[in-house]
Amino acid sequence: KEVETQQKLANVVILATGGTIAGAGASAANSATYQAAKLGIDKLIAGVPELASLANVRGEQVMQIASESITNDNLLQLGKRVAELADDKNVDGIVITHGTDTLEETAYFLNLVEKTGKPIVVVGSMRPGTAMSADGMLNLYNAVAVASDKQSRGKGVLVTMNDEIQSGRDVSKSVNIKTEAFKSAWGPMGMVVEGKSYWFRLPAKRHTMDSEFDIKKISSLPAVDIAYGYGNVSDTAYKALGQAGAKAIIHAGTGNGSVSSRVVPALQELRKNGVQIIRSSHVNAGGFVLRNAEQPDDKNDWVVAHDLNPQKARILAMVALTKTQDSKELQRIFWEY
Ligand SMILES: NC(=O)C[C@H](N)C(=O)O
Repeated sequence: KEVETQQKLANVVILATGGTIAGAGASAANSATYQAAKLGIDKLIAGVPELASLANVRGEQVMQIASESITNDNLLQLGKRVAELADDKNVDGIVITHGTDTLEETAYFLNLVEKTGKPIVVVGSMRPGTAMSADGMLNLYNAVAVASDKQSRGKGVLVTMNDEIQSGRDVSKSVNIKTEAFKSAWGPMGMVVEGKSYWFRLPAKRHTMDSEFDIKKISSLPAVDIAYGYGNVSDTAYKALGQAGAKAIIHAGTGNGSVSSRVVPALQELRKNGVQIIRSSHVNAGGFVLRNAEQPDDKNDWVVAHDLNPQKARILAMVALTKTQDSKELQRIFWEY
């Protein structure tokens, strides 16, 4: 009978990358002061024995880092391993444990480049497992529940934090001290409660199976960097990034991706020299940057990131630039993904 249930359970692989979900503090009172990326995947899985009732789970330690230190090479390494597992007929779903600082970037990257309908769920925690009311165990339980559920197929890369199922494209870390840290301007896609998923909406943007990008065809990512807009800003950072070889610069603009008159000439010059200029917004609750609003993008040959925040715009620009250097193509891609 036990063998029978085991056979019916989905096979889920957990790829561990580090983060607070693998973190440890000196005492149970240390919910904010701790070291990330301390515990190995076997210990994480052993800490949630209830996973065994959801799926046949096995773990792989892909890296062990705090996510603020993730590099493009780390993204490629993880992405390629996810693709290999997705191609394996014995794997039904993939969970990735990840630090929360750049979780939204990794989730969006995978959403763009993994050609699979199998569930891919990225998960982290805000408190280390050693803290009182640690959130990692339940977040991981929920991630495995969602990854083993057939209903999760074809919905793009998902994020399970705080009982919510979020789209990896839309979700962003919005506060750094609460367990209710991950928000999307367009709302969660569903809820996961006691191991069961409840869905409310689907993503409208192209992703995974429907994407024109494929991790198997990407061997490196171009340099794309971000510069921040604020009062009294100078063009120093923008020029330095251009000189350092950036292929695109994401302007993390004020309000509607607006650009200071002190910066505009430098950006026009950079564009003439071949650097793509992409206007996004750093407003907290989600930007909405439109072409030719605030700046004459047609005249300047600049691109707008629409609702993508600067760090997500960087991910899409890198992936898009592996295929095209044309600013109109780039803008099409920014509307579609
Ligand atoms: N909550 C966390 O996971 C934060 C940590 N700095 C990380 O991103 O790895």
